[in-house]
Amino acid sequence: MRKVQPKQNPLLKVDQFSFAYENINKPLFKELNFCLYENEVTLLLGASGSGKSSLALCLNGLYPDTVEGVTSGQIYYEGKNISDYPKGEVNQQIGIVFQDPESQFCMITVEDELAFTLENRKVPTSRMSELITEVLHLVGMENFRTRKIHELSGGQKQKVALAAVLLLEPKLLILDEPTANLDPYSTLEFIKLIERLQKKRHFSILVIEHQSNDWTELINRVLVIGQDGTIKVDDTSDNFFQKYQQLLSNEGIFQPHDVMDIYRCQDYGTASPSEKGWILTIEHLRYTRKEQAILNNINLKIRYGEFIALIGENGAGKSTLLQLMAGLLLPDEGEVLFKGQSLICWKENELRKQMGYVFQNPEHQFITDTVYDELTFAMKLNNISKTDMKEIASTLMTQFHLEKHQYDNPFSLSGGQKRRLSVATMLDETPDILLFDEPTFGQDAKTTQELMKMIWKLKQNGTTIIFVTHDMDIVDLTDRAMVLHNQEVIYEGVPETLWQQEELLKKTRLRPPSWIRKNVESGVFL
Ligand SMILES: Nc1ncnc2c1ncn2[C@@H]1O[C@H](COP(=O)(O)OP(=O)(O)OP(=O)(O)O)[C@@H](O)[C@H]1O
Ligand SMILES: Nc1ncnc2c1ncn2[C@@H]1O[C@H](COP(=O)(O)OP(=O)(O)OP(=O)(O)O)[C@@H](O)[C@H]1O
Repeated sequence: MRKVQPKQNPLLKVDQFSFAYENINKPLFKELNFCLYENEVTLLLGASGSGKSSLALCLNGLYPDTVEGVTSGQIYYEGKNISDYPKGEVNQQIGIVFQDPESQFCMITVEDELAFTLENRKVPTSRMSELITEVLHLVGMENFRTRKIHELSGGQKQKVALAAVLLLEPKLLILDEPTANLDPYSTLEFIKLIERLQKKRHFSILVIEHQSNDWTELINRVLVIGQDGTIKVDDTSDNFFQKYQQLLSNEGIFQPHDVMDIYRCQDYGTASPSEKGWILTIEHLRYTRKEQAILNNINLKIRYGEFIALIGENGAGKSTLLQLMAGLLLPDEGEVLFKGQSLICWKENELRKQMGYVFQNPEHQFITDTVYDELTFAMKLNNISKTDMKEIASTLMTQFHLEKHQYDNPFSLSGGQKRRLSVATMLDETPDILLFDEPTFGQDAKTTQELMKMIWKLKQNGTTIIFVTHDMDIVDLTDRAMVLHNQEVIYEGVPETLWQQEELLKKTRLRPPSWIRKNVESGVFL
């Protein structure tokens, strides 16, 4: 980890600060006391749902003004109580890259979004174009300037969100799981970019990440927020992970390089794909958007019971292909056969019973007002008895640690909880095939492990599973990886062979899993 610096002035001082959402009688966090210092990089760790994102929103003054919540205690920014600043001023100096970048955008196109930020900073119009060009270059999005934001891939949106916050030139930059949707190479580039900018501009950073491996060189200090809403640790980064190993494990927090152990330490057992043949076949598929080919000449066959990883760089077309596999999009040419029959011949309700789909953004999936209704929605349509419905929903809520949130609105859940709910809604009955778009992002160590155990159980019972993921440690557990690049599948085979293909990994912006990276001399792989 980075050398600890001599203490600077506190930029932000949190003094006996407590916060509660108004509809919940228990405070989320209680009497917090800590400081964020000038020119320091602080890592905030905590289990999913412990309150990290809510705390970030309190620190930059958006809460409690924009939410029904109650606070006590004070937060001082540069020595002055943040509630004494004129409205909007603190949000400009403490910039946040939100966990869900979509929640951050106000305008339609990339360029307008960035210009809007500059307008808020009162930058003269004559300088805007140059600043936008510069920041888009920094985040590698120069070719997307005139694009509509809602037409970008998940990772591309995240890069635009960062660009907008960088234009604010904040004194404190809060990054809430900023790399969750980035491909492995972009994640490293992002961290290197932040490191370069921080050295140049000397701003302070608070970074919230579940898997902090790649950040360790940059971190000066670490805060741990416990599941009971108190600060468990506020310490320098020296030997941090060795020193607090037991506490981190009790709190369910990932520790560097334990990712593989988390996935592997359980006895998942083995489950081989069945010999029944192909559950899904794709023939000569072509898909275009606005006359631009996104996918071309895709031919794939997936066996009953196979566990497949669909991988590739941001914007490669993974989500698009997954939606084509599910019949949510229709190809321009070619076809997708499910159990030997073209998707267009399937009755919609029959298809949905046999095929589960988890969207990249869980919010795109929610249609009811409570967690319970969300879990039982499909069961009601399928005329499951009330008693069975209750029992299944209750088991799912326990398995996915949502039991305390039965009556909560799905949109008010934490990022990780939303993701778990979106997965749970697909497991009310066991479909024959499950298509997941990034099912594990935003989870802590404990919930990731539990989720993987559940996936494995489904696989053992014969369910075919397809994962779109940027997590190479998960790819390593699958039967087969398929790599998308330049509109085509350029690799299809077991992960072990993929990891040996250095050139292909570089070209497709992938990295080998952590156990290989740990064993390889530094510098061989990015
Ligand atoms: N509605 C849309 N209209 C036009 N282009 C789109 C639309 N949605 C996505 N695209 C473009 O299609 C390409 C593939 O997008 P897709 O979301 O499938 O990529 P992805 O591989 O899942 O990316 P990521 O890893 O960033 O989530 C991207 O270049 C994206 O900009
Ligand atoms: N607007 C809201 N109204 C009521 N409760 C909320 C609201 N937003 C968040 N919560 C609750 O506050 C708790 C903490 O959520 P928060 O998003 O701060 O957690 P987190 O530590 O960032 O989690 P994750 O790692 O999963 O993103 C959760 O139990 C969540 O359900």
